[in-house]
Amino acid sequence: MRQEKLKIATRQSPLALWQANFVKDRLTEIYPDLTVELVPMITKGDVILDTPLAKIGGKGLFVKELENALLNGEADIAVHSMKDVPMAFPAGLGLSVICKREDPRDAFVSNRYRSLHELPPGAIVGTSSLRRQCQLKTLRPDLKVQSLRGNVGTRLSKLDKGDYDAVILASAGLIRLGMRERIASFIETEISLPAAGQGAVGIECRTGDERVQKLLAPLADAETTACVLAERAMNNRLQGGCQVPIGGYAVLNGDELHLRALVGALDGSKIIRAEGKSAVKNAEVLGVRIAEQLLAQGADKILADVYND
Ligand SMILES: NCc1[nH]cc(CCC(=O)O)c1CC(=O)O
Repeated sequence: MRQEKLKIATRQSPLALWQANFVKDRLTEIYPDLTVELVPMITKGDVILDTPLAKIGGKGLFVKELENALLNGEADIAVHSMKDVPMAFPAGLGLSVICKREDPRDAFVSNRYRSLHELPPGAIVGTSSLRRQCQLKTLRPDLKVQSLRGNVGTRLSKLDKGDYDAVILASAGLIRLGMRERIASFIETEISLPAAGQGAVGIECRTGDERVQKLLAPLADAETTACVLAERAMNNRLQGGCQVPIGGYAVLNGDELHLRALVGALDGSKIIRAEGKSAVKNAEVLGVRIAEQLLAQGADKILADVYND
């Protein structure tokens, strides 16, 4: 019998490799006879490191090369952080499964202070996320927010060099990389609403590839899928790429989804919030409805200002 094979296209950052290996391990656990191979690649987002992502403006900066590999058959699946995955897929590709979410919260990381509240007036906080920036500025208008890019290790070494008093990162990335002890405190979602899809890993593949889709099916997590679908529908209705001051986070209570979302002005001068509930099966309808509530309150004006800036 011919040995079954599956190739995973992945970025080469430690976190991307962790996620690809996580999927590989799950698959080989379920299918001991399957040979799973990683195909490491470099994306545009990995190369341009000194420009805030919002200014580069490319949607899917971290996924395009991986998608090309799927389309030309160099690989069968691509493993992504859901937060970096655009809504629209190229013809012939689609999201196949969303795996169980890691802690969705943002993490406060500092060598000197235990929490945002402990930071002295005027402290320098590193983040390149517009979403984190606007929420930080709302809570603490005195803080100086400075750009911070690079993969998780690079960001931590910039903190350790003393360039910042604290940095904000996704908890999920730190936990997955075995660096949970670097988290001084978890920032509750009431203070910093996460990005749509934060903490969840998704797998993209060719829409017509039934063999691969069948292999992937057991990796799907129903609860995470419902939550992330609602969050992404909200983001999509706002035309938000991944680099916008939009937060969205859903939880499931029994059969009821609860979605909270916000759009913020970068200087923290204004944050628009909306929330709502629905049955799980209406996850995407809920996302659109919450987005429309944000728009009705003037979210479009704030987002237009961000894009024109
Ligand atoms: N934008 C980069 C990115 N994409 C996914 C994660 C972390 C892990 C996750 O959210 O799944 C990060 C780093 C960060 O925001 O600190």
